[in-house]
Amino acid sequence: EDWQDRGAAVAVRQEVDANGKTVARYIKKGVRDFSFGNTLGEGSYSTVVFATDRQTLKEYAIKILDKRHIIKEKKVKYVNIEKDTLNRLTDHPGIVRLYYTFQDERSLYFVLDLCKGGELLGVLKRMTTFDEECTRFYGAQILDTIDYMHKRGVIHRDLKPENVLLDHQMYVKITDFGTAKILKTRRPDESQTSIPPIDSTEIPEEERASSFVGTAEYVSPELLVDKNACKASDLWAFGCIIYQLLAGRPPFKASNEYQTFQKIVALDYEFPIGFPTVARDLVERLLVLDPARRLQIEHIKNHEFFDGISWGPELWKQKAPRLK
Ligand SMILES: O=C(O)C[C@H](Cc1nc2cc(Cl)cc(Cl)c2[nH]1)c1ccc(Cl)cc1
Repeated sequence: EDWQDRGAAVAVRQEVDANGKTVARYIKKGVRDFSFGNTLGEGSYSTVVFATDRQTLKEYAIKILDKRHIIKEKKVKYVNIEKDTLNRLTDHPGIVRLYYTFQDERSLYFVLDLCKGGELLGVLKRMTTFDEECTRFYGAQILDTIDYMHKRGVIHRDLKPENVLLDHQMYVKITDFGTAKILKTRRPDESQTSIPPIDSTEIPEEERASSFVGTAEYVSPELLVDKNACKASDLWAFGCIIYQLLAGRPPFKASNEYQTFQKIVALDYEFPIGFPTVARDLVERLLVLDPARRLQIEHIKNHEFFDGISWGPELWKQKAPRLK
């Protein structure tokens, strides 16, 4: 048994050993502890399956990855990043929760929250567009979750409506952290050079994310121009999501990826007639080419579009607005 994987052994049982000493026994879950049901989704590197814990009858979504495929496609790094990131982002309602990880000879298993509301993209497609009240609520829950991630030094890098799941209360659960970037925390004693880096070569490796590119429609210009993603890159994607909820389509969409990229770097998009004015002001302050001039989270929270939202625990207690 691989006992090192403490991150997954969340279940602990008290036992008395041979000398009468009380010891903590970590319970490692395995395939045999679950009964598997229908397939919920297929990714290029994973299959998500409905499963029930045989002892507790609790329901989960289990993400299964084929080891050979992961190795062949050189995705081992991404799988371990997903595990490490999810093990780091454990106490926020807007992050899909990782309960256990385990493996057998063929596969790797992530035991995750079951999100019965499906993907935000699917809900949006059925609605065509969201009204302002729904956009405000879902935008606020997504932003609150991005704030939590960034405060823990995690950049998602592939935020999009497919990666925003909804649980049984129709609350947001952000998923798919395989392409996240964990910023190494600077040692407090390290003298912070006050002079900003001249170009990306001067940005320390941990700040400069590798050459991963997200999904075309939501990729930030800085990622296309000089290969670095930063926290502001998630806020560019956030701006695209707000636009898409109200307009029913993303701001930058062309017939192929290359043309989509050209529209992004040229900031070539327009608002449909009737796009709400206050929301338009917010989107215009997020879809800014220079990441340093893009609205930051605190300013977004204070933007007029979010008037009426009480940030913090209240946001995760109120009823989700009926999707109309
Ligand atoms: O047990 C742990 O915590 C660490 C392992 C690390 C790990 N073992 C692997 C074996 C293979 Cl073949 C591929 C990957 Cl990506 C692998 N990642 C692991 C197991 C399961 C899951 Cl879902 C992720 C990582």
